[in-house]
Amino acid sequence: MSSRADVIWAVVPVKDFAMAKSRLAATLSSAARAELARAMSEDVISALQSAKVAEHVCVLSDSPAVQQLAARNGAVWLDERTVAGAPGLNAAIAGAARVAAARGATALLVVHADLPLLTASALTHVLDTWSNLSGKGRVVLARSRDGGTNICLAERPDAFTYHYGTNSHALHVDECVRQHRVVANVEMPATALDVDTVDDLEILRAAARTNACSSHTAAFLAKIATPVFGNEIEAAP
Ligand SMILES: Nc1nc2c(ncn2[C@@H]2O[C@H](COP(=O)(O)OP(=O)(O)OP(=O)(O)O)[C@@H](O)[C@H]2O)c(=O)[nH]1
Ligand SMILES: O=C(O)[C@H](O)COP(=O)(O)O
Repeated sequence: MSSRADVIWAVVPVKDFAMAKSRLAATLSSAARAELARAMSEDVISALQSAKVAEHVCVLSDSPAVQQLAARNGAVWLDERTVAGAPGLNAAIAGAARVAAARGATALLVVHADLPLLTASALTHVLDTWSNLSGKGRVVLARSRDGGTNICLAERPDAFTYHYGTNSHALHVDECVRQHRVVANVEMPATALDVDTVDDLEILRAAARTNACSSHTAAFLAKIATPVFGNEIEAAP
C-alpha cells in the first residue's frame, strides 16, 4: 500500500472514440473500432475504481462522447482543451499533471484506455511496487508489447517530462535517469497488452477464451463473433 502522505490521482487519456484504434481499420469497421475503444475505456475505468488506489479517477479527453462515458462511470472529467497547452497526448498528460499537482496530488498514475486485461489486482501490484521503492521521485512503468508505456506512476508528476509515442518506455526510463529518479518496471500480461493491431486482437480473443478479458470488452468480442450482429458491426472490407 502507498503511504498516508501519498495523494495519487489516476488519469485515463481517451481519444475520441470515432478517431480511436485507426491501426485496426483494415480489420474492423469504424463503428466496431469506436465500440471497442468505448468498451476498453469503460473496463479500465472500472478496474481503477475497484482497485481503490487513487484519490480520484480522472478521464482526460476533448470528446463530448468520452465526457458522457466518464460521467456515467463516476469518473472526474478533465477537459483536454482546457488543461493542455498544446495538441497531442504528451501535452495533455503534462497539463493533467499540472492540474493534479496544483490540487494536492503527489503522484500521477497514467493508465492507457486500451488495456482490456487490466485488473484491480494488477493495479494494486503497480502500487505495491511503487511503495516498495525508496528515494525521491519514484516512478513505476508498465511496458507495452511494442515498447510503449501502458502505465506510468510518477511522483512529483508536474516535474516529469512525458515522452508518449514510439519507444516511449525506453524514453521514460532515460528520463528517470536524467532526473535521478528511482524507477521500477512491472511486467504482467494484464498490463502489457494494449490493443493496437490485428495480432493484439488475436491475443485478446485467446485471453477472452480463458475469461481473462474484462467484461465490456469481452461482451464486444462475443458480439462481433455472433453473425446476427454482422450487419451492424462488420469487419471492414
Ligand atoms: N486525451 C488524449 N488521449 C489520447 C490521445 N492520443 C492517444 N490517446 C490515448 O492514449 C492511449 C494510447 O493511445 P494509442 O494506443 O495510440 O491509441 P489510439 O490512438 O486509439 O490508436 P491508433 O489510432 O491506432 O494510434 C489511449 O488511451 C488513447 O485513447 C490524445 O491526443 N489525447
Ligand atoms: O507511448 C505510448 O504508450 C503511446 O502513446 C502508445 O503507444 P502504442 O499504442 O504504440 O503502444
